[in-house]
Amino acid sequence: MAMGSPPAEIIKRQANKAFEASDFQVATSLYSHAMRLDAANPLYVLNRAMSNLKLTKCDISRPANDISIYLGTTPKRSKRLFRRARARKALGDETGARKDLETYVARGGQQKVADAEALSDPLATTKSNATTTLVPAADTSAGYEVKDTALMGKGAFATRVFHRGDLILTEKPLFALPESNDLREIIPAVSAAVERLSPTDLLQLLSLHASYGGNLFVDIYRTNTMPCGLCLVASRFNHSCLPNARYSFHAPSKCLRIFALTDVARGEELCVSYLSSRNVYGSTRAQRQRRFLASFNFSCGCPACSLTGADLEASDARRREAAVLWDGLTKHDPRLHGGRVVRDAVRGIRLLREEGYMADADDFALDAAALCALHSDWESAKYWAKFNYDTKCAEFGKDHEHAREAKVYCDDPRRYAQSGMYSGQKFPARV
Ligand SMILES: C[S@@+](CC[C@H](N)C(=O)[O-])C[C@H]1O[C@@H](n2cnc3c(N)ncnc32)[C@H](O)[C@@H]1O
Repeated sequence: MAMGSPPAEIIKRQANKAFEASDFQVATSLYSHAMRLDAANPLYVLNRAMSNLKLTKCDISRPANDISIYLGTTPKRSKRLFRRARARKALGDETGARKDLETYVARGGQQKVADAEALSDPLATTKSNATTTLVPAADTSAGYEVKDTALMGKGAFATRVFHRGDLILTEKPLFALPESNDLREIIPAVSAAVERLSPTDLLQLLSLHASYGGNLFVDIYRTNTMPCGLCLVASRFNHSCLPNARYSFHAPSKCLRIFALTDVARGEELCVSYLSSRNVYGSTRAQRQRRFLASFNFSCGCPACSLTGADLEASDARRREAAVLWDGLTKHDPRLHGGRVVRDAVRGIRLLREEGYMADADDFALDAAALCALHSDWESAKYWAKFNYDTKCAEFGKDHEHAREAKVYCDDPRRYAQSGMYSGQKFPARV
C-alpha cells in the first residue's frame, strides 16, 4: 500500500481548502504547521504570507515578514516566479512584480496569464465576514475545562461538583481505524482520515499531544486514540491509577462517554484509566510503570504512582492481593467452597475501596451473584446482582448495554447459567 503524502503536504492541502473558503485564520495556522514540519519549502511561507495578508489587510508586517523569507529564496521554476510576483504585488512592489512576470514569460510562462496577474487585485477574493474561531473557547458550562497541569501537559479539570455516576462528557470520535501495529497500514490509513477532516478539525488535532516521534499524524493518533477512535476533547483527560472518571463507548449513539466514578470537587483534575481493570487495580506500581512505558511511552506520575515508603508498600500489597483474589474466584470448587468465593469477592471489593479505586467492583460482584444463584440462595443472588447492576449504571450509564444486560439478572437471578443447581447453603457475606 502507498505511504501517502508527507504530513506537511496534507496540512498544506487542508490550509488551501481553508484559504479557498476565506477561513484565513485557520489557513494561516495550518500553513505555520506545514512550515514547522518542512522549513525548506518556500511555498508554505508564501502561502502563509498570502493568507496573513487577507487576514490583516491593514497590518502589512506579518505577511511582509513571510514574504521576505520567501523572497530570500531564488525561484528556479517559473511557477515560483509567478507566485513571487503575486507576493511582491500584494506588498505594493509593482516594479519587482513586473520583473518577475517578465522572467516568468521568458521561461515559458504564458503571456496572457502574466497579463491577467498584472491587472489583478491581490486582495480581490477577501470576504468582509471572513472570521473563524481557531480552537473553541473553554466551555465551562460543560462541567470541565482543559488547562495546563503541573506535570502531565494539559488535562481536564472539573468546573463544577460531580457525583459518582454523573455523565461528564459525550463526544463523537473524529475517526476510528482498525487496530494495527503495522506502520505500512497505519500511515496511509491515518493520512487518509486526516485528509477527510475539515481544516478546523485538523487544526485542533494538531494541537493534541504527541509522545512517540516519527510521522506526526501517526504519533498524534497513537498518543490520543481510544478503542473507539480519536476524540479531540476526551483525549485531554490524563491517566490515573486511581481514576475518578471512566470512559466507555456507547454504541447506539456512536459516542464516547465519560462518567464520574467518585464524587469530584470543583477544580479537581478529571482522570480516567488508560489500562483496563486488573492491569491497574491488580498490578503493583513497578508492573504498571513497565506497562506504561511499553504501551504508551510515558512514566505514570499519578497519585498512586507517586506514593513512597510504607504508603507505596501498602498500596502494592492491596493490589497484589486483589489480583490473587480475582484469579482465585474461578478456581475454587463452586459446590464445596461457595462461601470462600463470596468472602473473597467481599474482600476484593473492600481492598479496592481501601485503595481508593472506585471502578471494577463488578468484576467481583458478578462471580458472587452467579455463585449464590447456583446454590439457590436467591436473597444473596439478588443482592449481588443488584450490586453488579448499580456498579454498571454508575460506570457506564443506565442505557449502556452492560447495564441493560445486568438488569436482566438483577430482575431475575434465576437467569444465571446453572442457577438453582444446588440448595441448602446460604452466603450471608456482604460488602
Ligand atoms: C491522551 S494525552 C492526555 C492529554 C495530554 N496531557 C495533553 O497535554 O494533551 C496522553 C499524554 O498525556 C501525558 N499523561 C497522561 N497521563 C499521564 C500520567 N498519569 N503521568 C504522566 N503523563 C501522563 C503523557 O504524556 C501521555 O502521552
